[in-house]
Amino acid sequence: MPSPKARSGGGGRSGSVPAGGGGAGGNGRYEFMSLTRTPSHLLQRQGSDPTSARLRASESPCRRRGSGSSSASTSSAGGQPVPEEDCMRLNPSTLGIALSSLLAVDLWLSKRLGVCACEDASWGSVRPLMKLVEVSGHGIPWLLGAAYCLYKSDSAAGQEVTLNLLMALLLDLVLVGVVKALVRRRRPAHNRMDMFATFSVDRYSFPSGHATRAAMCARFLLAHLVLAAPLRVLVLLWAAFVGLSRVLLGRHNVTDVAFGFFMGYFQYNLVEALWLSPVVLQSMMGQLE
Ligand SMILES: CC(C)=CCC/C(C)=C/CC/C(C)=C/COP(=O)(O)O
Repeated sequence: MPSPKARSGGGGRSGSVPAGGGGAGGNGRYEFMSLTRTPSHLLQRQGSDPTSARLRASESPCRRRGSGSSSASTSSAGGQPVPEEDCMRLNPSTLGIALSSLLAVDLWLSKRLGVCACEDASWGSVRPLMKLVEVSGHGIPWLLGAAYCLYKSDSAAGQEVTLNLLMALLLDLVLVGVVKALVRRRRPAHNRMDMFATFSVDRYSFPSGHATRAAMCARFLLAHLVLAAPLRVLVLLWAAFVGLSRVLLGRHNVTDVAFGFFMGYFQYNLVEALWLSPVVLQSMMGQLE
């Protein structure tokens, strides 16, 4: 195949890449071809005039990539086969616009709701109360509380539940840490980083660890404690309030907390699946003695 470069007497270089597998042309030089435009000599070989060929070259990637595919089952207007699986794909720009819009609304709403982000903010006077709610959902009081209950528990059932709660809390810390390290979303700009006892990943905000813990622990308590109806409602209100306080304090965006609740809810399913039975616990105790 004659090189366009050779025919045009060695034209421009911009936007060109080596033609894959083409190797050297007849004159021993390598061919270069744009990834985004089909060279005119190739279009002419397809039996079209340059104008209609340019139009075909500017068709959607879905249509262009259909040519020559053995799995094609649909035909485009130009008679070229189109792979069906390509045409099922969502337009990435539509998804991108939807995500950017969601994030813009999230940032705007979170900033509006961050009314306790500092003492000078519009609800700054209730910041100490919100920080108390923050402590109630922190990992340390929960871990210490579960360990104390395990130590004090004198029934096998009590030990089983408290030990599994301890495992659940540790699992939550690990999973949240992994997601935070992967996503690396910065905390809102209006947040004051004055939380106590944090890990290095806690400089990231997605998902809210308080929200995952609140959702998971609420499900845990409702499933394993015999509570009167008002107390059950109180547990749910506490979990909701822990999540809300994260946004009011300016610690998180709304989506961090929403995803945190979602993740915590399903973390409990994982805890149930990994539940340590009395038999396992007895063998663990036996090994400790
Ligand atoms: C024994 C042990 C590993 C204790 C670690 C407890 C600890 C430092 C938990 C971190 C809790 C925390 C500050 C999470 C951040 O929550 P966000 O809601 O701000 O994501």
